[in-house]
Amino acid sequence: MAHGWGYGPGNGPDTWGEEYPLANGPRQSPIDIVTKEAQYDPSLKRLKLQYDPSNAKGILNNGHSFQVDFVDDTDSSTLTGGPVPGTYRLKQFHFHWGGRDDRGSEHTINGIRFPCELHLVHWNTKYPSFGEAADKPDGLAVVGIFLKIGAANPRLQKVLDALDAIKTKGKQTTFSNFDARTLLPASLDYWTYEGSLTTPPLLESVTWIVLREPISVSPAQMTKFRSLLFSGEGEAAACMVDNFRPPQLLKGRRVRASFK
Ligand SMILES: COc1ccc(C[C@@]2(O)NC(=S)NC2=O)c(OC)c1
Ligand SMILES: [Zn+2]
Repeated sequence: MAHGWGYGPGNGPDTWGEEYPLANGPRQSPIDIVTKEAQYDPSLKRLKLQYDPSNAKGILNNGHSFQVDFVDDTDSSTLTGGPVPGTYRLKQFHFHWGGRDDRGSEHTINGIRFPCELHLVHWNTKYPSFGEAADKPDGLAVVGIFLKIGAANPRLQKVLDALDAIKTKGKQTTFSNFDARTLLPASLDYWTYEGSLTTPPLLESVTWIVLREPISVSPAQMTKFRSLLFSGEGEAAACMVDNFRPPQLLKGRRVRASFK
């Protein structure tokens, strides 16, 4: 049976190019953000994130990460401003993390890795749906937020408490009335560049908006992330850890900063 892509030795990021040639494309993600080379752009607008808690729908273990999905049939949870024109709707958020606290994030800052990275995924409403937007060069806008080890983050707890119900691949449960704004740091200063999805199909459709300020996560909360499994019920247990793609070549792209 052909085993799909994953993060293991036989199917990890270094093998993805065999089946997904975009892996070697001109605008791949993540990247290492070299802060001294990021150019302050005074024309960049303030990022505006307006989320309606009632849009939260469910939480799913998709076998690569877990995601919280949102109802996206109206403009009630949106991203506007920032580096993008128009209105983008919140579709889902998910995380990437490591087996130990010295790794886990996808983007890095001056070569520094964080233990975890949150992705808030939004799609451009100039297209009729997420599916239609997902392969367009201006189709998606993803806000990346680093998590750094510190005090326990109470705002993560409702998400982490739901993980026991979705331990194995394919499991999902309802997840309602969640305010994703509570996951944001105080400052919305950001770096932005043109990139891609960070898993197959690696579509080059993402305007990345990586926040400078991390949010906190405790070691015990990181242990909770690591309690999930890549594997399905009844399969040999494979711990869901190290589900991150390493930084990719910049290939001449510019990284802009919204702050001096
Ligand atoms: C076909 O549409 C897809 C497929 C995969 C992902 C997940 C991911 O690859 N993208 C980011 S960002 N992080 C990831 O892990 C996706 O997210 C928007 C959309
Ligand atoms: Zn992601």
